[in-house]
Amino acid sequence: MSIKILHIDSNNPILWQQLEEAGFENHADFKSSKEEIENKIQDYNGIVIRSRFKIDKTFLDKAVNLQFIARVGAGLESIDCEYAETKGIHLIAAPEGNRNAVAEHSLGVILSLFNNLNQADAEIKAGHWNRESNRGHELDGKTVGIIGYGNMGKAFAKKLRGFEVDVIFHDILENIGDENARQVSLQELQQKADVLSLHLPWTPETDKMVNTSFINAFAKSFWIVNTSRGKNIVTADLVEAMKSKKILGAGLDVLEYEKLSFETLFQDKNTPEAFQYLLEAKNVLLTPHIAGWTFESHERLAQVIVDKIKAVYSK
Ligand SMILES: NC(=O)C1=CN([C@@H]2O[C@H](COP(=O)(O)OP(=O)(O)OC[C@H]3O[C@@H](n4cnc5c(N)ncnc54)[C@H](OP(=O)(O)O)[C@@H]3O)[C@@H](O)[C@H]2O)C=CC1
Ligand SMILES: O=C(O)C(=O)CO
Repeated sequence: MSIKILHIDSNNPILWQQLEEAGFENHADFKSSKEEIENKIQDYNGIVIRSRFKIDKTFLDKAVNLQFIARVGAGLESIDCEYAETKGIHLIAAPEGNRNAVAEHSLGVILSLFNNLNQADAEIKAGHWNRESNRGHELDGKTVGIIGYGNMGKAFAKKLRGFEVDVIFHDILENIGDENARQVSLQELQQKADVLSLHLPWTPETDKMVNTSFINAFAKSFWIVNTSRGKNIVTADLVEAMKSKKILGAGLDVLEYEKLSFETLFQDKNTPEAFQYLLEAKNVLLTPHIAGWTFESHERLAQVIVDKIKAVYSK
């Protein structure tokens, strides 16, 4: 009997093609609401998702024939993983597909912030030749602190190898240091880091982790890069720290406000004060959740998902 897979988001075409070639039965529904999909999910053995909606208990209770959930990405916070596992459903993610993209993006953001690239570019295009206010910093001799040393954190540390920097990291898992970074306590990281790069999942423990008391525990003023999840930072606290120069610059690929409609967010009365600050500050680099979003990762993510789905059925 063929294995029926429902795709609810569009992906690189190789995902569909290779599953078809391997004998899986593909079905697409990119439009129906979560409720509509819930009402037919009993007909499928697998679902391939990006981020369209949450796969919660209600959904899983209706998915009586589901054998796997494949997320074409790394983070699984939109899936009730614990509950899915109680039902014996395989959870598939593809961090191998976008970790290089996230690592290169993080490095690019740091180099851009250190050298005021976005600011200098905007100024020169507006007709201003400002050299002194765009004097930069060098990474050489700095300490880069990574929090979360999994796929993304490790890939980022590897990219830093060519720089004369001390790379340290903090993670809840113990003894996971490697040749690219030294594991330290959170306190030591806060004592030493000049740059903080977040590579954590979003969980109840990491939610709002970067708040005023967390920031004030840093011994030095520092730069921050967040490619993890927006809600790991309290934006209002970050902005206060930028105003007092405790934070020297911020590169934010993910935003606390990300799931709000941008049209709504940009209406005067709806724009949170902290967001308005981020929009105007020259030492803030904002990107629309694109750290892992490259042409190369688009294909690699699809390939990883295909390989992992096949592996489920080859056991
Ligand atoms: N902006 C973008 O385009 C992208 C963003 N991401 C984000 O990056 C995140 C990280 O991805 P990935 O590296 O694959 O995840 P991993 O699970 O491989 O690594 C995260 C690490 O952080 C650890 N951790 C969890 N909670 C804490 C905590 N409270 N304090 C310290 N360490 C903690 C984890 O430990 P444990 O395993 O025990 O939980 C794990 O070792 C994703 O969840 C996603 O949010 C990923 C890809 C693209
Ligand atoms: O892979 C992830 O978790 C991302 O954030 C990009 O989808």
